[in-house]
Amino acid sequence: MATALQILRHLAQAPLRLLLWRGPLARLASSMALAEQVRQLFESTVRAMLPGPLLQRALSLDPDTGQLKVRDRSFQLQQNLYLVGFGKAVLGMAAAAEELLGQHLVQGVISVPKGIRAAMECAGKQEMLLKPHSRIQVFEGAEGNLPDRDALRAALAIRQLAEGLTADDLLLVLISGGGSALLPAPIPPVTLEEKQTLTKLLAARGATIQELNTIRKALSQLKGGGLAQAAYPAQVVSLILSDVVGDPVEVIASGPTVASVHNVQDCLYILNRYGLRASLPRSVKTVLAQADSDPHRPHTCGHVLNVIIGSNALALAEAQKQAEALGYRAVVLSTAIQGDVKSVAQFYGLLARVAGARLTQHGAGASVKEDEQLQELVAQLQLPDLQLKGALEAVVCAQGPVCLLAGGEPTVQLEGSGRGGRNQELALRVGAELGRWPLGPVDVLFLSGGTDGQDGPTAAAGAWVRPELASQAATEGLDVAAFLAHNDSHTFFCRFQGGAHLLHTGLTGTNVMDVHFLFLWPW
Ligand SMILES: Nc1ncnc2c1ncn2[C@@H]1O[C@H](COP(=O)(O)OP(=O)(O)OP(=O)(O)O)[C@@H](O)[C@H]1O
Ligand SMILES: O=C(O)[C@H](O)CO
Repeated sequence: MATALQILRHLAQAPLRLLLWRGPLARLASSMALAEQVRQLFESTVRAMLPGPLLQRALSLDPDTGQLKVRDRSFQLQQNLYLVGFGKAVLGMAAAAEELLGQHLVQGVISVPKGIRAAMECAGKQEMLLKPHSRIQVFEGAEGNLPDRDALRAALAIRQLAEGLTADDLLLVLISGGGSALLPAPIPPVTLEEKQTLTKLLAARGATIQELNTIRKALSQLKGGGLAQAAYPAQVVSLILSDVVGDPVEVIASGPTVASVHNVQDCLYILNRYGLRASLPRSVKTVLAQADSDPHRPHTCGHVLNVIIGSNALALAEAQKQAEALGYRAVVLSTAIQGDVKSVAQFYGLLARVAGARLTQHGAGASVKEDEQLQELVAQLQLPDLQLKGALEAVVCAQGPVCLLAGGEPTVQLEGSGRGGRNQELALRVGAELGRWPLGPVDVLFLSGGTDGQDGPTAAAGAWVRPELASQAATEGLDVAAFLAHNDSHTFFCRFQGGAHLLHTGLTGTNVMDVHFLFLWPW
């Protein structure tokens, strides 16, 4: 078994044309090697988004002069560098930053999720850990992605460090998703508990991350530019790993180094929308009432350079490059896939059918009706950057294997009490969609994976499926529809073919949302 796996891994790296064998047995072996190739592509895409390579790409230090270049800006380092950070991927970012700039680093404070050091140690990811004599102090907190006392202590230590800086100093701010919960500093008299309750209520009632973070900013000393203001007159460089569609710097981790443009009316509108205005605690009303007139609120962030160093778009560009090197015609469809997972799954199912028909120009392929259905679904999903026309044109010209790439974060409305995550649920749903019609002379594989390596509350990153999924599952006594009805995709994939379709990377140390790969191999 182990030898077979090794052979498969080697085969997966072979040029694509060598993997497209004919004949039933050869096709089975070919199909396994291709699946392994796709799994490896997912892993190497994630590797390209790890903090180490991203920081090395974003920063360049001249060791002789101490000149630090970030984009087109230069900063003089001479024992004047300070570092703060908050977010799920910040431990590895801080380790990479200290590795690169350690000799100039005076002091640092970071706020990272509870248990992350032990998890990284356990996974043998030494590059994600700080060295024993690091100058960076680590706080762990925000269990369950909610602000808590530990995160509050971290936020106060970060504020204190920032407030002590002078015009000669440079503050490096490391930001990634999950940063909002890890940097709570409510404006008095709002208490941590009040902020926690309001955040939970807004999230439970379906507020978007833009809405949630607008409220968080209005109630925080550090969000919405507050951290940048605390650090003034020091120069501030923020290196940001984006976990929000479109990479809006003012939304990611609630933009602590971006001046907030929202006013009280925006906040009241949001609170009203989710039925929370009438029951607001007095403290929240007080802070909101002061917000517009408060002379201490930041108005400019001219001393700040905000740089996105990692994003879903960069991850997909990397996947595209790697897929093309393997011999695929690879096209990025969208980096903003959002919406209900059921509609997103229908979209990929129809897309596979329409693209498959164009690729093979097969008479039994998609009909005009399915083309129209796909267009309707696209309109309903409102995917602002979708390159559908271009992708389908590329498919027609491809004359060989095709890989359609997309990313974002669909949503799952939980109806059952099963175990799963949005990637495994999407994959399972797409598997079911693909099995609904004959696809013509084309092999299809769909993969959905979370770049953070943890899909919902499970140990898997995601899963991959083929059109035979439902029929093969039935031979094992597994009913796909029943698992879907209970949001039990993880249990399904653990049982199906002994878990062979699950993606297992372990916590990766990065987070640039999810990636979706749709592969089509014409026979
Ligand atoms: N049984 C389930 N089946 C499908 N999805 C689930 C299930 N349980 C939880 N989820 C989904 O998992 C998500 C929460 O998991 P996760 O922490 O990976 O996402 P997140 O909070 O968006 O964090 P990140 O952006 O870091 O991935 C929610 O979107 C939730 O709907
Ligand atoms: O921390 C947050 O606010 C979210 O992860 C979005 O960046």
